[in-house]
Amino acid sequence: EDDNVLHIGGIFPIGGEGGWQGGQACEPAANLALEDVNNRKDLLPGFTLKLHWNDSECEPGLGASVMYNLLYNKPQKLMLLAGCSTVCTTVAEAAKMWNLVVLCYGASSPALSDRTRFPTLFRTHPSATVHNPTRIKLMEKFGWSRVAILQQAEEVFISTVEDLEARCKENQIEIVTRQSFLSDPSDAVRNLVRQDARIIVGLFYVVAARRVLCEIYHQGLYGKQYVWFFIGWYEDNWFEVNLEKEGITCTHDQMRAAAEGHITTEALMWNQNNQKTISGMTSEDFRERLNDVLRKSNYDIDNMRYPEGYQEAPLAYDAVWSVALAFNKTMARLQSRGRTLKSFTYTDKEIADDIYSAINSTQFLGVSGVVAFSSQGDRIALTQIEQVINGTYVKLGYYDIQADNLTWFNKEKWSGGKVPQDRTIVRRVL
Ligand SMILES: CC1(C)CO[C@@H](CC(=O)O)CN1
Repeated sequence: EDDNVLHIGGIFPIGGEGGWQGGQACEPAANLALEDVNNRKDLLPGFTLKLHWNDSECEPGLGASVMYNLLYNKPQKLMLLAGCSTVCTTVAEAAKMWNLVVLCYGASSPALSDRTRFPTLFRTHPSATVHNPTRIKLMEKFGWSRVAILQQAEEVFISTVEDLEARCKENQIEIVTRQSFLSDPSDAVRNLVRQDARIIVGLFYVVAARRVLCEIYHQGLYGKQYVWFFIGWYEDNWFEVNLEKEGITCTHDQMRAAAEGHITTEALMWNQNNQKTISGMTSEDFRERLNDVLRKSNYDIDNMRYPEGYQEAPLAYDAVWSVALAFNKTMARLQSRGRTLKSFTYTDKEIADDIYSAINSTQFLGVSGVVAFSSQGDRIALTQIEQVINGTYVKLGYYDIQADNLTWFNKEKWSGGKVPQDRTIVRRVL
């Protein structure tokens, strides 16, 4: 019987090329969470949470038509889950017309931190700007106050750089030059050499990163006098794969030489300690369960053949928990007014506001870490810092931005035996 089912809509990027097909692991993760919350007697007693979803292929147009089909077909949905930044942007901009909260588990674009355009948006995926306070913290730690920026001309990197520039100004860090490129980085790298850039923040997708690395090898912008900041969510051996396929002229050894010593920052998406989370599982328990589900859909997990979105799977799992907890809170409030979530309609602003404030006050330990949202609906997250030492990534530390607390393991290595300078030191011979 339908009157004890609470329905939500979901949009997952599964098929198609280009963008992020993270729904491949995120949809199974969301399903695990539905199973778990529906097995909890203390959550939404007497009700079952049901997810109706379809594939967006990370295409905003297809995502919009999936949303319309979810909204114009019964049963009535209470909120929407979405993935890619482009789809989340389209869905979140429209959803307010149906008084629906949108919860994005795979959207990193800084443009989404905008309550004017997206009044009902929340995301368990941190914004790409979450790297910036960490980059500033490291510059201060190593005494670098003169840095350069090299970025690919993509919306997500353009808005991330704008945030980074503002933070550099606030912290008296000079940006000696900001170079951008579409697909060929050679001119941009030449300008970095000309400006004697030493500490460079690089923002690009992984294919462009391989082209940058080979270019900095050819132009000698690597080694003991330089420090590169790269994005940390590329696959671990990213600088040694696909060289022939992508027309990279450098050898493996040259790529390794150029990559040696670079620093990466990334948002933590898997809870790091062995604490039991709200589901009763640790994040490693969750990994085991997810791996079992993925093996059953023929992913060769034991040979590291992961579906796309594996890294972000905890964000989708925790998104469903956020919904269940918010609905649970809202149910209790409505009952005191003699109403239930079943009476929600797309024109019911009052219940929509109840759901919004319940989501807004989310705070629990999930498999992706503490789940809480900023006033813009952004995920509050820890970041992780690594460095390539002898060709492999070594964890250097973690940064808690809210607490301004840097946990440091003192593992960093500088090939010149000391921290590289951010400029040429002119010694005055007296
Ligand atoms: C860390 C990454 C790969 C950043 O892009 C996200 C996808 C998007 O923002 O569209 C998924 N997670």
